[in-house]
Amino acid sequence: DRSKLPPACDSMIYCHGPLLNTVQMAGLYNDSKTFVDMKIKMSPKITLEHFYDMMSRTDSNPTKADIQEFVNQNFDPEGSEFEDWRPSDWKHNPGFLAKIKDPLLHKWASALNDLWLDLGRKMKEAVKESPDLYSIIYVEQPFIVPGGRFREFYYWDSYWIIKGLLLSEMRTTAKGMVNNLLSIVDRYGFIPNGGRIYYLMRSQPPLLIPMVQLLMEDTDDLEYLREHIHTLDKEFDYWMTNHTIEVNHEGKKLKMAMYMDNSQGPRPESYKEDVDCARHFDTTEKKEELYAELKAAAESGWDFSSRWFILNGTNKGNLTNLKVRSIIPVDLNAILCWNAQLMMEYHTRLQNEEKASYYRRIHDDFMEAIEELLWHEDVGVWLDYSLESSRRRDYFYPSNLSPLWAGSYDKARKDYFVNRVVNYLDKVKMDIFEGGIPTTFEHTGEQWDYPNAWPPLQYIVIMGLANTGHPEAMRYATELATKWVRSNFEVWKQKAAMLEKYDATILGGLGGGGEYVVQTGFGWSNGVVMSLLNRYGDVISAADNFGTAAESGAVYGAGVGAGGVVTALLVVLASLAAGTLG
Ligand SMILES: OC[C@H]1O[C@H](O[C@H]2O[C@H](CO)[C@@H](O)[C@H](O)[C@H]2O)[C@H](O)[C@@H](O)[C@@H]1O
Repeated sequence: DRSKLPPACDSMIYCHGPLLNTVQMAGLYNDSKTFVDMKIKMSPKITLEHFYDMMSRTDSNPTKADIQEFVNQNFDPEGSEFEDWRPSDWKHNPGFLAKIKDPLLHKWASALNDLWLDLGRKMKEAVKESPDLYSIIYVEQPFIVPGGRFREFYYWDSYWIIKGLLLSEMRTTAKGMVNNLLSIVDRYGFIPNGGRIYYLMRSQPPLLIPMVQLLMEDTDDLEYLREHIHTLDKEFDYWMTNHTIEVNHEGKKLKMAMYMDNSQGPRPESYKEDVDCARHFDTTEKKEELYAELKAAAESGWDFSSRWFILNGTNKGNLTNLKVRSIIPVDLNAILCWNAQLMMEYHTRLQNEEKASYYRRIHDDFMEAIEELLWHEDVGVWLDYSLESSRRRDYFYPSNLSPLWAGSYDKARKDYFVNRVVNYLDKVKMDIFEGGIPTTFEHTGEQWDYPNAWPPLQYIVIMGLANTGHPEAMRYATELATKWVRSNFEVWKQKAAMLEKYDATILGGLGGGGEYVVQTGFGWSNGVVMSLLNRYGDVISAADNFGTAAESGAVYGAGVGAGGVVTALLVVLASLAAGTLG
């Protein structure tokens, strides 16, 4: 019975209860997240008293104006938790810029370096003194936010933000962000989806251990590793304890990881959206099941996507068909396998032999399970697995290639895996997309679906291919990196902004769809472009051989232009070729 589970957090202002329900269902703001990010002016107790006064004054039937007045009188605007902050480690001309040959791209990368100044946040002392007045989770060190409505840290976004910060030589800020996350693991036992109390019952793709590796690659501070290794043990243990199940497959029991949820109620930050969606179900139990699916999808980072739809064994449907908790995802398993490998290496360096062998065993088990259950020789790639049908889900997702990035495959047979994967990319006609790698081939209107292209997914595929050292894979990586950089640059030329997501079908196309408008800023987008320019800055130019990128048929704006229509037709052909249309 899910209604007995705890709510997202204890707060009767920010996480559950009649006040939250009344304000969020009134739809006062275009974005439901606005309200739960506001600061209360007085204590939670007094705020609740004022709420009940308002309810009794209005016979428990307040108008929208009554509710707005209550909010105006009792809450300060969103963003009240921060003070002005300029990162002391920011520098004008970090070394990586010198690697970028094209003068236009060089200038752009320098502007991206400036963006850290806009995206840096430091919390006021007042938050530490009166945490009850805020939904933000207090952390000591200043940090970089994604941007726009995302005014707090996000777990998996932080990986690419830290990559970018290290290229900008902002070592103190990068380390401060990792220290914040470590302190959160010490306090809560895991890292929530983002730095708000309403995210406290779910996490996001586990990249803290790889973030520490980024710091180690930069400074190789063994004492730092020694100081924090127990916290990393704790983070890894959280995933193994709360997010794994046993799958019986061909006589073997395989331990696999998946996204889950153990709380009740709608997401506080998207409360109305979730309640409205749950109207399709008639019982509290079914509604709670839907809420759990929505929260598990948010935990995956892919909120929302046809990747998690199961309808009659296919990926068709809508949010009411979410079945995240019935799908074994390739990326999570690949990332945990990589985590285990890193933990084994860390403990070896710290001479903790026993711990090192403990992680070696876990790593080897993941390697075996990933190959047994998720690798498919005939398709030439890893695929998610449905627990409902005990069958693979043969659909294109960039995450299908994540084991290459995470190194979660048998390197002794590298040629075999890489040849098959390159063949898969040819088969799905990855070269037809002008603006990057699409998230899926399903056009559902959800943000983690076609035609959107997300920065972390580009990075995972490009680096996965590039790091193999295999010529064909490296050629693909360079081509995909070039498209991504050029497309982001085209948008930059139009809007002087970096977006959270783009359109894979249009060079310079904006991302869209989902439950909020496309956001600018943008932490991981900046980090990914910086990383690609760092690696490919000597070969990528803003213009192709035939003239400027803009002259070669770019279409701007959120709408689908002629290029988009042609690509949409091509994608159907690609899906047919790959056997992925239902
Ligand atoms: O408010 C809706 C959802 O917003 C977040 O998800 C999206 O933004 C995150 C920050 O860039 C990103 O990490 C995630 O992959 C995006 O889908 C949030 O993470 C969700 O939990 C939230 O419900």
